[in-house]
Amino acid sequence: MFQADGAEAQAEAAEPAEEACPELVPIETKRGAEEDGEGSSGPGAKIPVTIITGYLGAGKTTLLNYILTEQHSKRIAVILNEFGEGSAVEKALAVSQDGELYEEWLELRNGCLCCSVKDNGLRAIENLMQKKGKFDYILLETTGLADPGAVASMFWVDAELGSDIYLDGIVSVVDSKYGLKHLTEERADGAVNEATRQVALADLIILNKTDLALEEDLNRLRMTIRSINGLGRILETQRSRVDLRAVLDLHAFDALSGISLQNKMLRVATAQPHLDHSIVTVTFEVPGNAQEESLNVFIQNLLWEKTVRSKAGQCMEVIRLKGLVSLRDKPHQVIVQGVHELYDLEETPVSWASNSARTNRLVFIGRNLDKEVLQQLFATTVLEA
Ligand SMILES: Nc1nc2c(ncn2[C@@H]2O[C@H](COP(=O)(O)OP(=O)(O)OP(=O)(O)O)[C@@H](O)[C@H]2O)c(=O)[nH]1
Repeated sequence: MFQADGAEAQAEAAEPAEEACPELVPIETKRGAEEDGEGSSGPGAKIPVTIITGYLGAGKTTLLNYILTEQHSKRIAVILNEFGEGSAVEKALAVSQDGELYEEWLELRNGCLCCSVKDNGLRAIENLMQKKGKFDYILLETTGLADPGAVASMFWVDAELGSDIYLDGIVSVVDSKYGLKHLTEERADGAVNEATRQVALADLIILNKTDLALEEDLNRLRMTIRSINGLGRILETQRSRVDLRAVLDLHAFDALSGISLQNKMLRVATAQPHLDHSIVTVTFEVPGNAQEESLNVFIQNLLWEKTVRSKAGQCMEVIRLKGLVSLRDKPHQVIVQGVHELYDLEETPVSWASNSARTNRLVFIGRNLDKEVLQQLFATTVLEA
């Protein structure tokens, strides 16, 4: 896992010195933990965290309630992050297998996960973890105005540090009636609006309230969502009723997802922006072997230094990055994952069929992305001669 120095310093600064990374023990690699029997089952099993995001009123709570009351074999704990007036608490509900509901209030310093993510987020989860054994899945609902990238980064880093939890996926609920309005709203400061960020980062997009939208509006919304995020799965629902297998256990951030990523990436196309400076998906493929050090520099220039510019001279801004690459000395495909300033390279279980099959396919979701520039830069600076 790689993060910019600044980000690390910021994260450390957010935590009081004596509480830095409480109860977390560094491990060498995730693979090591799996070999130690801390895989998907057993007493040492890590608990998945699914982030549920979506704009105000899209149907997040409806989705949570649906998941909690549906038949499944999981004991799910929920963390709700309320931004409400004077709310300085975070409410955690846990539902046992037989549907019995109990409630616990976790006191947080300011009740807002988004403001001081590092601190409060981990504290809440750690409190929950003391109940380990009582639940085996965590759903975290962000507020409608949250940037899920910040929340996701926190859990992603935490998993790497040997925590008992791992980030499983990001689910974004979109309102079919007002979604297009939310996605196309321009912010006065020129920043990417929250609704778009939530869609850009999602592994699963739930297009909810389809009963309220006209077919032609729905079509435009589908196309806009697809152009923003060409990778995420889109499901259409009413009252957030979805097949739970599509929501839980996505493993979107681990090497296992590399197995399904290849097929998914074949279907991704580079999109035309629906607005100037809007978020789009861009993808390219370049055959050959990549050099690991050069690949790191390429990604860091994009995510950390932000020095890569489009032909029009605009700074490219990447929100999400996924790819499968061929590194010279690695027999298996390597998955590249990036969220904001964090990224990771990890070998998947999938080996290359032959030397001639070795290739690099990358998908970027972000703003001002210029496919030709990215592809050219990759081919000339990352590939071995
Ligand atoms: N007609 C219709 N109403 C829905 C549907 N899904 C949810 N609702 C209603 O829409 C309203 C908002 O749903 P919530 O689940 O509270 O939305 P939310 O995203 O949690 O809202 P915030 O927490 O305020 O951001 C509620 O009154 C729901 O009953 C749907 O598919 N169709």
